[in-house]
Amino acid sequence: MHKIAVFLKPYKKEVTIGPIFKLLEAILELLLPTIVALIINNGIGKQDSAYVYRMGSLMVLMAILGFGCSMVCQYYAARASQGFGTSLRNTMFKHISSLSYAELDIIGTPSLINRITNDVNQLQVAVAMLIRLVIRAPFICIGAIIMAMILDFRLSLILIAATPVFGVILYFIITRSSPMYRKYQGKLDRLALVLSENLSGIRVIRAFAESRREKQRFNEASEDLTQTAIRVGRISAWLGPMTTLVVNTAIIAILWVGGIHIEAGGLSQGEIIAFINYVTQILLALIVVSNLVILFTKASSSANRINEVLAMTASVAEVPADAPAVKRDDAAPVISFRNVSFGYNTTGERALENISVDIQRGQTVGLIGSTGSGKTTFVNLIPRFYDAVEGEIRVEGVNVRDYRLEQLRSRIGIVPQKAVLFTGTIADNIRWGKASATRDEMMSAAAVAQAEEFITRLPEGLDTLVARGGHNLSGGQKQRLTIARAVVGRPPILILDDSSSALDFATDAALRRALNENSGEMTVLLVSQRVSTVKQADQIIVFDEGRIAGIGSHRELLESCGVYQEICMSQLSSEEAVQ
Ligand SMILES: Nc1ncnc2c1ncn2[C@@H]1O[C@H](COP(=O)(O)OP(=O)(O)OP(=O)(O)O)[C@@H](O)[C@H]1O
Repeated sequence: MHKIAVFLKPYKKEVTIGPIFKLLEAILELLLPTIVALIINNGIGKQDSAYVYRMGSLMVLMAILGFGCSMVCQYYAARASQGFGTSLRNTMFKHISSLSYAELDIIGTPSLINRITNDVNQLQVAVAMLIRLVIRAPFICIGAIIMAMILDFRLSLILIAATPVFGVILYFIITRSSPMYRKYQGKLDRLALVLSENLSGIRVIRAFAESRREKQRFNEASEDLTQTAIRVGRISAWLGPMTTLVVNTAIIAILWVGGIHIEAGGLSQGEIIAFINYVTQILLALIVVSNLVILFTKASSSANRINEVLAMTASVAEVPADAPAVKRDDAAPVISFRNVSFGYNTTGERALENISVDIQRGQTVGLIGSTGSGKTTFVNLIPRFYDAVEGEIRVEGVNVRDYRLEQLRSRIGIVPQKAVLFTGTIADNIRWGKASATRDEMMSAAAVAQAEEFITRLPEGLDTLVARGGHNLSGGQKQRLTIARAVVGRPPILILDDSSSALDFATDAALRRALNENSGEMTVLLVSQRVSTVKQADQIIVFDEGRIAGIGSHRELLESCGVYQEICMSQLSSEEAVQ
């Protein structure tokens, strides 16, 4: 919790002034039963109506003052809690953006969304309650006990005796509900995961007529969450009735003993009514305390989940700001892997094992291999989306770990397997690759990516709006735009990770021809499962179960590499293979 408390630092004024006004309100509230006692004893008892009016007016004034104090506190509580929530959310967002893929893989997107929304909201409410009620409720309890002691010490012993009973109930409920809240939040994450998979994959689900199964999966996750909520609710629900039971038992005892006192002449009627009022105040305050306990138990579990995110450090570390500028070596291979091995944290298995390869400037290199053989993992290590576990990777002669991340990534244009577009116009999307790109530059990038024709056919051309997730474009059109986006900045290294899978063979061939003609000094890495895509490359790297099974031209590999021969045989006729 204390790490998160720093976000309250800018709101010291609000956190101090708010409770002070709430205390003023509480003091006024505590005086009311005594005034009522005075009215009963001196006003009603002695038939002095002037006294009743005077004291009644005083009570109204005190109520108005109390209301004013409460409003001031409410204002400060809202300012502090909203400000706290906003800066916590912003910090989390900035921190999450700085994390590497490895950390994001561990927590997962649905859980991160829950933590940045639900959990922060939970803490926001806790901060507001902290200011409004955390001091007030115990103050009212203790204050009411003291006032009751002043009225009649012996009667107040009944109240003091009830305190440890309440303490035991509180302890029992906190220790049992706290671990359940953590479970509850885990299940909320699970529900969010199922929901996000369903919403993003809704077309696939319908296409496979799997709606019923998915509904069942959602219902199961929802039912699981409900059961946990009911279990935790069942425990917390004891708190209110048990508190009421303890306090009401105390009231009965007070009436019993108080009655004997009145008969004996030791206590006036006004005093016994004031006493009961104080006990009622204690009861209400204790119910507030019980609710606060539940709220803070939830908030502490949310705080742990937020701290978990904030405590994560990016495994792909940025170089220190004062590190010397890197000196690229034009004569060195543009990409060089030396004995590189890598495994994903989540699986513990090696996805790449002892990879060594040099790629020369201006080359077009094909990367081929069966699914899961490590091609994407290989290209993801070049812009440092992940860091190699062993070995060294150099880009233009410099170890990738010595570059500033932004500088390294500005040398590389990458087209990921899954075409991701953002809401905005087509031009906005292409400009992600070069913010200052002119319309001509965008159109020539589109021409290379074979997107020019479909863009010019659109009524608004480059200014056509791309719907959320690019839903108003076909799979092939989306892929072509992501290629144009990567090409527009003319990066020295261009990586196309299976980026032509949604293109027909003719467009795929035209794309490769255009890349060839326009690439100049650009080094192009073509990841594909299609032999026809990589066949003409200067060099082909064949992956097999995380290892390199062969490197060479199509002809060389056909003669020397068994894995490549197998891939060719499965895709090409024997004539095509030797062409
Ligand atoms: N984020 C990840 N977390 C854990 N394991 C992963 C992750 N991404 C890939 N893997 C695993 O690493 C291995 C290599 O995967 P990779 O994506 O590099 O294969 P690929 O050759 O590109 O396959 P494809 O052609 O199907 O894209 C596979 O066993 C895969 O299951």
